[in-house]
This record gives sequence, C-alpha cells and structure tokens, in this order.
Amino acid sequence: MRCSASGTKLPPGRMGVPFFGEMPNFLWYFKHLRRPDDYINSKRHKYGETPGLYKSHLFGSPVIIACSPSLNKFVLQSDANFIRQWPTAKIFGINSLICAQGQAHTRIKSFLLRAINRPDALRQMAVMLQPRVISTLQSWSQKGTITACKEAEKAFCGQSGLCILIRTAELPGFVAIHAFSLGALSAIDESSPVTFANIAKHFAGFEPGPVLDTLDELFKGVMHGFRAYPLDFPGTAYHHAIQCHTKVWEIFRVELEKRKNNPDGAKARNDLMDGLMELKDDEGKRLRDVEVLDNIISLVVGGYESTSLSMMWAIYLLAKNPAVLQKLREENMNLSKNNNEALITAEDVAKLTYTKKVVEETIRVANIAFLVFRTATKDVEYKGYTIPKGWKVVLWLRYLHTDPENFEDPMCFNPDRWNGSVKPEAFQVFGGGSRICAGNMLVRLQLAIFLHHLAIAYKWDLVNPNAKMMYLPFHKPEDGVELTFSKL
Ligand code: HEM
Repeated sequence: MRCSASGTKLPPGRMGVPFFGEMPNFLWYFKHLRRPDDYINSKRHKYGETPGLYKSHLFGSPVIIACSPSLNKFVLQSDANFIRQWPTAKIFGINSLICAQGQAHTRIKSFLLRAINRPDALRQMAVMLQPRVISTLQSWSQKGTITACKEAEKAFCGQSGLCILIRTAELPGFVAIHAFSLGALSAIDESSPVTFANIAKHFAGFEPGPVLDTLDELFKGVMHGFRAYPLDFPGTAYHHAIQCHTKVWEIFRVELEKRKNNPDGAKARNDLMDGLMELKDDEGKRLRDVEVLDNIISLVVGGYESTSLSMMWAIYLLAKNPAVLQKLREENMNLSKNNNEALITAEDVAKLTYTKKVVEETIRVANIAFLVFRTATKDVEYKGYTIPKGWKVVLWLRYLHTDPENFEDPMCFNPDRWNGSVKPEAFQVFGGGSRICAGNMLVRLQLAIFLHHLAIAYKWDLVNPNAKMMYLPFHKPEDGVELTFSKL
C-alpha cells in the first residue's frame, strides 16, 4: 500500500481480526506457546528481511513494531517525531518526569539525574542501601525457604517499579499482580517489603512504623492502577489508584512542609527529598514543591518492582550456573578479605569487574522492560517505509537481546560475553535517547551490592529447577523462584 507523496509504503505485516487486531496471535506466542521471540521470528520468516519493522494492530491501536537496533535507536532519538504518551498519567502526577514533555522533561530529568545518577549520589546510596540488603539476606537464611520473587519485591521494590509500569500500563487486561506460592522462599516475594522500607527511608526519610505501613498499602493501590485500563469511576482499579495517589501525595506534602519549616534537619537526613528541594538549575532556580512531590512519588513507584525482579533473576541464573557463581564468589570474597568484611563502597563496586559483567548479563537475560511505546507525531519515513502519524511504535526491546544476530547464543547466561565483544547498539535494556532510564546506574549499583553480600555469605538451591517460564505480565519462572536458602 502506497501511503505518502514520496511513494513510500507501510511496512509488511497483518492487522489481524476486527476489534482484537493481532492480540490473539500475540497471546498465543506469549501465553500459550511460551515462545515470545517466535512472535517476531514468524514475521521475519513470513515477510523476509525488512529493516526491522512490521505493521500490526496491538493493545487497541494500529502499531509499527520496531525490532532492529538501528530502527529502535532512530525512534528513541527522534523526539520531534515520536513522543511517549502515558495513558495513566494522572497517577504519576503531571509534573513527574514520566509525564513531562520537551523542555519541561529536560529540566526535570537534569534534576533527577543529579539526585540519583551522579557519582556522589551513587556513593551515598551505596552506604545507605547496604544495611537493609544485609539484614534482608540474614532474614532469608533464618526462614530457610523463600520465594525469591516475593521477597525481593518486599525488600527492594520501592526502588525500581516505574520501569515495569512503563512497560505494562499500556497492556490493559494482561497485567495482574501474581500470587506466588508460599512455603519455600521465593526471591521476589521476599525482597519487596524491605525494598519498600529502604526506598521510603532513603527517598523521604520515613522510618518503619504505622506511616510506612500505610504508605506501603497506598503504593500497592497506586501500582494496581498503573497496570489497569484508565477508566476513572468508582470500583475500577484506576479510580482506586488515583485515590491512593492523592493520599500518598498528602503524606509526602506534610513531610515536605515540615522540612521547609526545619531546613537545618536536612544535613542529618540527607535523603532524596532534601536533595530535590535543594538542587538548583543553571539559572539558580529550584524545583517547585509540586515537582518535588510528583517526582519523589514516581521514583518510589519506579522503584517498586524492577530492582526486585532483577535480583530474583540474579539468584535464579546463578543457581542454574554454578561456574559463574563460583567466579563471582571468588572475586567478592577477595574484596571482602581485603576490606576486613566492611561495607563496600561505590568505588569498590567499580573494581568488581566480573560482578559488573554478571550485572549486565542478568539485566540482558531478564528482559524486564520487554517493550516500550512511542506515538508518531507526523508521517515519518524510514528506509522506504512510512510510519504513519498517530500510530504507536512498539519498540520490541526483548527481541534485540534474544536475536542471535545481536548476541551469540543469546539464551545462554554468559557474563564473559561482556569481555568486549558485545554490540553496544543492540543492548537497549534501559531504552535510549532523552528518555533513557533515569535509574539505570542506581539499579546496576544496587544489583552489584546485592550480589556481593549474597555471594560472600550464602548458598541456595532452586526448589523447582524446571519451573516453566511465564512472560506476562513479567518474564519470570512460574514459581517466583522458590529457594532453600542458608548461610555458607
Ligand atoms: C533493571 C531495572 C530497570 C530496567 C530494565 C529499566 C528500564 C527502563 C526503560 C526501558 C525505560 C525507558 C522507557 C521509555 O523509553 O519509554 C526506563 C525509564 C525510566 N526509568 Fe527505568 N529501568 C530499571 C530500573 C529503574 C530504577 C531503579 C529507577 C528509579 C529509581 C528507574 C526510573 C526510571 C525513570 C524515572 C524513567 C523515565 C525516564 C524518562 O522518561 O526520561 N528505572 N526504564
């Protein structure tokens, strides 16, 4: 089909059946066959080598699927042609980084990056995070058996959920919180409460207690709404999430007012809220109160699940790959010996060369953000094809990381591939361009610190080593990674 004056055409593909589009096919590969990559492979097979784009109809809209490193990069870097529209924006707060566009986005991002991504911020975070990581691991060993998925979420979820939201809010109908089996330790279940407590303390100074418990409940309500269809009337998850968001906002607002009346307390607290209240841009201007509040809340939400999922994956992949665990253990035990078993610093992490490779490889294999969306603001031409104005572009990040053309033997967990042979342009786990993940350095640091304390002191075994994989709403073993867990 020709669709523009320049004679370019729509990419090949199929729009599927009326109303449902290609969703049945998508679900067939993701839920029934459990071979998500074959969804794209089947298109490649049928339509041959395009420059990595296909037309389809998914998640209620006509879409262009983008699944090549160069096309993805082109889209991610063309802010003038493609924008990210957030269907459940009300829950994030309109002043948050997630919702901001153009110059407002650039300005807020520069504040947030200074607060959570700069070396001095990371140095501080390393110190703050460790006591909770250590106590969480100790508590796991006391339980003996856990479900890693739940535990990691309890312990660390406040730190990275946003990215999950980015990925799932546009998948109405698929995303539901999963109940994991009890009895054994499951990595994600076990880590989320501690994570939440951690983030609430380090982002806004809240200590464990009734307020924190209320916040935890409210944030759970907010999270449900992100994943729901944005229908705002009583009884819907989205409506409930907006109510929870309003209450969370009020709790944070009261905290912010307290701080404004007691600016001297900032030194003692030294948390993200103080950091954001104090930062000035090049013109000496600070963030407005509403911007501080909306962004703290979105970062807490942002922290909710992605960190805990990546920790769950690390535990799982190391259990499956004892030779990798052995090398990781050696490197970290050496550090621990030379360090007199003290807490490690961000500088120590920088020297853990093998551990850093394990981190990159875990994040690649986990494919936590399996796709992200953009909307074309005008007809855009790409290598002879048109991406029509108003269509969504689905950037299929997962496919880049599982395509053997980009990563040799892609399903193999092989940290040594990071010795230098990786094509950097094919590694898009954190997206790219101006919207690149704001927490990418923080999550890498957290994961490295977690791996350090895990490897030097604990051993674990999978209860169900052959558990089936699920891919919706998140990629994870079906049992949430049940483990037996004990001290070395
Ligand atoms: C393994 C963990 C993580 C993965 C795989 C991940 C992935 C991503 C991806 C793919 C995007 C880009 C979305 C897009 O282009 O539409 C993104 C954006 C974002 N992420 Fe993450 N993320 C992770 C952890 C975190 C953490 C720990 C935080 C914060 C504490 C965070 C905060 C954000 C924020 C604020 C954005 C929006 C950036 C913007 O719009 O400019 N992420 N993340």
